[in-house]
Amino acid sequence: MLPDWVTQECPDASAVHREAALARQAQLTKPAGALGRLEQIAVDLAGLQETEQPRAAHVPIVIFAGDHGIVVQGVSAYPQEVTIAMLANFAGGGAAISVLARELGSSLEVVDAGTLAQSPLPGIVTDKPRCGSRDFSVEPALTTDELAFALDCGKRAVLRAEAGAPDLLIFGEMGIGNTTTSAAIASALLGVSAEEIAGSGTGVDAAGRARKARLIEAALTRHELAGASAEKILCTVGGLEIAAITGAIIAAAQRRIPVLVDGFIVSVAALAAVRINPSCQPYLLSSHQSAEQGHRLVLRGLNAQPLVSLDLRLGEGSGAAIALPLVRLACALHNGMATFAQAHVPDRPA
Ligand SMILES: Cc1cc2ncn([C@H]3O[C@H](COP(=O)(O)O)[C@@H](O)[C@H]3O)c2cc1C
Ligand SMILES: O=C(O)c1cccnc1
Repeated sequence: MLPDWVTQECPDASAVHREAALARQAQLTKPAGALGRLEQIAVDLAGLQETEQPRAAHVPIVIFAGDHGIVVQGVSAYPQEVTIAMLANFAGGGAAISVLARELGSSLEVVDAGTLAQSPLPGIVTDKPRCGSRDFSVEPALTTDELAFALDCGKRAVLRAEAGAPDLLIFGEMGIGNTTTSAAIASALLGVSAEEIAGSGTGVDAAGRARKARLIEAALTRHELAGASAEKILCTVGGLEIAAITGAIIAAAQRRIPVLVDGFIVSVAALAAVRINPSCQPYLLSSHQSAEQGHRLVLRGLNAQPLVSLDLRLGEGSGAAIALPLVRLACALHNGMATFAQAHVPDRPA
């Protein structure tokens, strides 16, 4: 059973603040609509944050890590040990996301939501029901209790972050093998063949990618996942860090905190979140389109238009971090530009 809280409604955006933001955009000294999607972002944030001054200043980053039983089938270009080694790299400040977090002035919390580490790692929050998921090509990856634990783990991280009054949240992931897990979840949720979704992840070749797709197809058939619920799909072919992100997204939206969504893996967690609780969808802002093959279809399933497309294929929340300055600039323009009246610039005749 899913924890009760996950299906509780997220609050609607404030129509009053949205309308006020739209009206302000119409008065700023630029041709109407000339700032394109940046205008939309500011208006959406004003409604979601219930404010006249949308903000993206304070944006904590939380990375969830997990290991995946499916890696024994040879689905990643890198060894499984990388997952735990990268946790030390995050904590030590040497990972891509560590650099980005410093540049952005964001805090970086790393949560071991289910790696193979047998004891707590320094500088890492340990919050896991087991070490790694099971190999979904032979058995369900998680039990319903383990899934519930992981969803709660995501909520606990949001509660910690909420104490600092964040404007937005960024979630990232680390877990060797998790592009296979994510492709399996996406394929089942979207009803699209694994051949269309499975990508090369950390860099497997064409034969490796075809092998990933075959493994996924076989597992979806074996576990009878066609048309199954998001809960069953997450249990059967899911992963602990992915489920934690699903829980974190729902918990953030329930607290009126918008989420800047990273690449393929976080988008798949977001798709599961929307299937479990559709009212969280307005809180999702898609940052980038990953080079991972299936991301385009997942974005379409989310009805999301990413801000940038830079051929990134890293994960860790890096794409969301890289797009954050655009969101900040959208807010700065909305809040700081003069109106036609203030600047004595003639507006377009009515
Ligand atoms: C050194 C290193 C750092 C990473 N940081 C994120 N990922 C990314 O790659 C992994 C998914 O790809 P696959 O499914 O092919 O294993 C995840 O850990 C993801 O976060 C990394 C991968 C590596 C090797
Ligand atoms: O887009 C992503 O999230 C991604 C792609 C490849 C490898 N790791 C993460």
